[in-house]
Amino acid sequence: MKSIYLIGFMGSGKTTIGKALSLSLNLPVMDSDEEVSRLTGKTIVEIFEGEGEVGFRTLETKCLRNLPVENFIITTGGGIVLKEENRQWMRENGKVVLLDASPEEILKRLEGDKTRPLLIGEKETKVVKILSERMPLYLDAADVIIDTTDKSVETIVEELMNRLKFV
Ligand SMILES: Nc1ncnc2c1ncn2[C@@H]1O[C@H](COP(=O)(O)OP(=O)(O)OP(=O)(O)O)[C@@H](O)[C@H]1O
Ligand SMILES: O=C(O)C1=C[C@@H](O)[C@@H](O)[C@H](O)C1
Ligand SMILES: [Mg+2]
Repeated sequence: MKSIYLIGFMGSGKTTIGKALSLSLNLPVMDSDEEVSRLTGKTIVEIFEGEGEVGFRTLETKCLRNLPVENFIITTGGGIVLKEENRQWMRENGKVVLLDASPEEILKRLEGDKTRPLLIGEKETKVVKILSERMPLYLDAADVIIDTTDKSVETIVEELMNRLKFV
């Protein structure tokens, strides 16, 4: 079976849903952000501080290409879709699931979070702006779209498993 790639904005629940889906489908899960950290021995924040977003994106693409394309759940960083080559890689090698959420829900979920460098400062404005800029890219990559707003992890996983039968 082709790997399942979970994509979506920061806080859309990729890591959370990936872990739950992994238990339900009995498939292992790997996370592109964790792979970048493992490869470099640095946190995402440290990489952004040291090498900037450009440096991080180069590492992210390298890691994506090294993640298994079969029988895995791959959870991705929120900006993985920024590069056309990443979107193409996921479309060609797997089933791509977009976890969608309203800006209000994302802000609620990321309240107090300091681990997402792109959201430091005017969080509210940034979420709305970056989300609207990225939406066409998320849609371009996705085979399945799940709205996660006001839904429990269990409900999302159930919906996801049903929808995956048809792609
Ligand atoms: N369906 C949900 N309902 C309520 N809270 C949720 C839901 N899904 C995730 N969360 C919470 O939202 C926060 C962000 O979730 P998570 O880390 O899974 O997002 P992510 O998409 O992996 O973000 P990133 O792109 O930054 O890695 C966590 O605190 C998580 O517990
Ligand atoms: O949306 C983004 O651009 C990011 C999301 C996170 O998962 C990390 O990959 C990093 O903080 C950048
Ligand atoms: Mg994550």
